[in-house]
Amino acid sequence: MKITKLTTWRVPPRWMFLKIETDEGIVGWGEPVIEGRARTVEAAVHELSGYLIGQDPRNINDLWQMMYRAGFYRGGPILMSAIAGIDQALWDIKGKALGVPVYELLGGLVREKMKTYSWVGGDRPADVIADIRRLREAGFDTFKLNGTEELGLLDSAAKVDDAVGRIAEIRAAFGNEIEFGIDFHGRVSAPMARVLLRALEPYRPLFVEEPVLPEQAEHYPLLAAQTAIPLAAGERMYSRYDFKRVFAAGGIAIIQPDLSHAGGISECFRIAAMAEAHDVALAPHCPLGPVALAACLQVDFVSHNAVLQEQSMGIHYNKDAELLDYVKNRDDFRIEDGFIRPLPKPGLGVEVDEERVIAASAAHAQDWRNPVWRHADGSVAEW
Ligand SMILES: O=C(O)C(=O)C[C@@H](O)[C@H](O)CO
Ligand SMILES: [Mg+2]
Repeated sequence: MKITKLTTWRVPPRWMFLKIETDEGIVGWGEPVIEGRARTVEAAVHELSGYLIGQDPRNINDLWQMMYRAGFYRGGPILMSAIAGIDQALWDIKGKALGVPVYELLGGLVREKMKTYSWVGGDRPADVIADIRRLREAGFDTFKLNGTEELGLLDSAAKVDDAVGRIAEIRAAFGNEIEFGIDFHGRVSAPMARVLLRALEPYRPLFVEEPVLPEQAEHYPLLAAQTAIPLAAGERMYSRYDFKRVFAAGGIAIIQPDLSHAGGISECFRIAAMAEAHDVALAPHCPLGPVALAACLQVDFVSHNAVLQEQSMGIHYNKDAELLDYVKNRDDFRIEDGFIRPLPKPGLGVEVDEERVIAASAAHAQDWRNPVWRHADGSVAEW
């Protein structure tokens, strides 16, 4: 079997789909994208296609190493997202060629169902109580919200009280009937993370995510030493080589690699195993589309330390398109009481509605960009 063509489509809300075709008619789908830099990743995918055309798509390990090591400069969000989407499509092809889901190729299921969680609130987490009530009626009991709005390197007691007050309201309204993660989203400096973690302790969040920016990772063990709140990170780490330093330093209890940013199924499967060796839980990051989610689930169902799966149904980014809008086998993605079952179809288990993808891409008005926030003094704030 030989790879004959790679085609990419940028589509609303902010995703990109990759289709890899072969000379035997089997096609694979991937979702290579960095939110806000879709065109850059698209260029990287087509640059890498030179290593792929004419090659056997079933030789995933060798193609992965070729894509990673053939370039003198490697790693980082753009290249690893391009490799991720290509890797997803290669696994999709291999599974379809053998007539089995990818999780069978990775050794089979370790669980019958996977716990998922839903976002509440938005970029500016205002009234999350109503969101939680609505999603609880849909069967969810685990949620995630942003912890703060803009926050200065050193900020006020009022800002801290605002952030903590929102969490206190959630606990007051729902007690311990729900769990929730708080995403600091890299908005919080190391000094303010110490202040916030201490103030949030009494409300026992399930985790605090990206407690500081990934470039401040040396603070993870220091922050973990002062709090019982499990710390989570990973969406802005892109390979085993990024994660190995975090495992060695300690402090992170939950890793959140993104299957569309960290080298795909091949790399995230290896990262998950590294995490298990350090008694670290796996909770793949996935605010993206259905192919990315399908890739996450293939790793979740073969990883003993997988505990939670993010999915983007109803997320505040999904304007103009929702999680399953480009999917034909929507029933396979049904979430019951917050749990999702293994995707039954061969490959990644997602049947992409190609016509809908092409139409949406053609009508695609503008590229998604995250907002640029500024502090009151006019300086750039972390979004
Ligand atoms: O889902 C999360 O945990 C996020 O922090 C959302 C963020 O990753 C955006 O997708 C960036 O555009
Ligand atoms: Mg996050």
